[in-house]
Formats: sequence, structure tokens, C-alpha cells
Amino acid sequence: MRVPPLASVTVRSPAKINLGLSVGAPRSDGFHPLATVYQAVALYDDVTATVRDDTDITVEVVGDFAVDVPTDDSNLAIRAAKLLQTEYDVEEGVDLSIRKTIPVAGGMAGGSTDAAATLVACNRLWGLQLAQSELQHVAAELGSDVPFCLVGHTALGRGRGEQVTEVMSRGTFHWVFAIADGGLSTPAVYAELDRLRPLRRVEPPEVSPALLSALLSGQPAALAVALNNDLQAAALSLRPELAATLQFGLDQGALAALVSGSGPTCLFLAADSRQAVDLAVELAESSLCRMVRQAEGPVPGARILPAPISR
Ligand SMILES: C[C@@](CO)(OP(=O)(O)O)[C@H](O)COP(=O)(O)OP(=O)(O)OC[C@H]1O[C@@H](n2ccc(N)nc2=O)[C@H](O)[C@@H]1O
Ligand SMILES: Nc1ncnc2c1ncn2[C@@H]1O[C@H](COP(=O)(O)OP(=O)(O)O)[C@@H](O)[C@H]1O
Repeated sequence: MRVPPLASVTVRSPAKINLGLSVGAPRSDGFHPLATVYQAVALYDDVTATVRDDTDITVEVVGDFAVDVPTDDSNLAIRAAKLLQTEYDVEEGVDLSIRKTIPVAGGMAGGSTDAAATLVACNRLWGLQLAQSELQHVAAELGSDVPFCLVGHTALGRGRGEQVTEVMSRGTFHWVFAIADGGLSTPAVYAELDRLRPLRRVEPPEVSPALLSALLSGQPAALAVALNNDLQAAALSLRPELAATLQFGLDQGALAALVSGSGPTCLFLAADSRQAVDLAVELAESSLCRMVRQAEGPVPGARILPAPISR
């Protein structure tokens, strides 16, 4: 069945955090094998895709972190649209507009989620009707985190992070994010981890059973003691000042404090929404970070927003 053509589609796509990030020794292709538990949180970028009457692909970026995002062919949203166009012989182009709320190079997969949003938007705009499994395949070519951003919720990531399977999680968790000035390069953080630990002693990556049972229980206190990030030491080695941010959150009563993925965003788990508000206020009043955000998780992955009702 054909879908009716649309002039424009907007897709909302979430940031991710890693509740557990176990990193093995580098593979021969340079990537590190992972056992990670991702969670999508309610901090979103919106990508609007609008049809063009030629085959060009363009991007504009607006919002909180727009100045930090490239608008040339290195933009992950452009790369996603181009890859879809090439792999499926699409003879149409697209103008992409990204409304950016997720910090850039912050360890929250902002670029990856824009790529995931673009795949969903162009699939609809170009009437390709690709199944989720086909989109997952294209997503994995774009980056290790992109397949998770398509599915969202809570999921286990294996391989280099691109092989995702859903994980059962009960209830809603309340997170606070301290967004740092400037970003950290993901390859630099992995390289720092390799520098810090003797490779012959590195165990294969494993998912913590305590983390999986904490998620099933839905208890923030159980989750707090099961959080883990093997990249944290490397991020702290490159940005030692993050230690003070983590400690500040704990001193204010956060149940747990952790670097988000490759950093430098720091995340804090609150007992409930009220404590999250208090913690966010304290962090905002400190001079320890550029910006503070609060968000719940888990939430779904990249989703088409309903078209605005025209009058
Ligand atoms: C660390 C994590 C944790 O979820 O995310 P961020 O915190 O940066 O968002 C991911 O592993 C990042 O995933 P992503 O940002 O998609 O990375 P990719 O584009 O696939 O790879 C960028 C580079 O990171 C390194 N890399 C990435 C994934 C992996 N499993 N091993 C690696 O060594 C490689 O140097 C690679 O060239
Ligand atoms: N659409 C995009 N949004 C954010 N960053 C992008 C985008 N496209 C390309 N980039 C580049 O990707 C790098 C990593 O960005 P991002 O995905 O936000 O970080 P992280 O890998 O830490 O989650 C940035 O330094 C930026 O130059």
C-alpha cells in the first residue's frame, strides 16, 4: 500500500545515557567490543525534513548548541540522508532542519540521534516504506550508537554497540545532567582508556546482572549501586575538573553520579522528581557546569511527530 506524499516531516529523537558501559580490548578494526545498557532519556533533538525539487541535501541547525554543529557533509544527519539516498536509488533530495537541545560531543549521542531521526524522516518523506530492520542496518553503517537511537527505551548493546536488544525496565527514573563547557572526542576517550590500562589484563565486556535486576525492580536505590562506566576514568583523566562536579551532586544527595558515556556530561540519579528539581537548582547555582537539564527515562526512540493542525 502506498503512503500519501508529504511536503514535510518532523521526527523527535532522544539523547542516550549508558547505565552500564563495559569496554573490552580494542579489536583489529580499532573498535572496542562493548556490553552496554543504553537508556533513552527525554532530552530531544527535532529534525524536520522538507522535500526539494532536485536531488540536493542541505542542513541548517538551530537551538541551544547550534554553533557547535558542522553544517557541511560531516554532519551526521546529512550523512544519514545521503546513505539512504544512495543505497535505495532515491531520485529526490531533502532540506533538513535540526532543532538542537542535546549537548554536542557530550557523551549523549546527539549526532547519532540526529542521524536516526533523519533516517525515519526520509523513509517517510521519500515513501520508501523500509522496515525497522532495514533502517537498523543503515543505522549501523553510520555509527555504533545510531541503531539504539532508532529503538530507544532501555536496551543492551553488544558488538561495538550497534547490536541492540531490548531490556526489561520497570517504572521511570529521574536524571539530572550537568552539561560541561566544551566537548570530549569519543575516539580520544577510548584511546585514553587504552593508555590507562594494561591491555593484556582486559577482560571481555560483560553486562552486570545487578544492573539488569535493578532495572527489573524499578528501584532507583538498587540502580544507583549498579551503574558503571569503564570510560569514566579516561574522561576524568582528560578532564580532571569533572570529579568536583560528580562529588558536588553526591554531596547534594544524588543517589549516584556518573560520567555519561565518553563525557564530559555528568549524570545524576535522583530518588524522585522532587529531588531531581532540588539537585538541578543546586547544580545551576554552582559554577561547576555550563548548563543543567533534567529528564526522565526510559522514553521511545526516533518518532514522527503529528503534523500541526492547519486552520
Ligand atoms: C562512547 C559511546 C557509548 O555509547 O557513545 P558517546 O558517549 O560517545 O555518545 C559510543 O561507544 C560511541 O559511539 P559512536 O559515537 O556512535 O561512535 P562511532 O561513530 O561508531 O565511532 C567513533 C570512534 O569511537 C571509537 N569507538 C567507538 C565505538 C566502539 N565500540 N569502540 C570505539 O573504539 C573509535 O575510535 C571510532 O572511530
Ligand atoms: N548532527 C550533529 N549533531 C552533533 N554533532 C554532530 C552532528 N553531526 C556531526 N557532528 C560532530 O560529531 C561530533 C560528536 O558529536 P555528538 O554525537 O554530539 O557527541 P557524542 O559522540 O559525545 O555523543 C561533534 O564534535 C560534531 O562535530
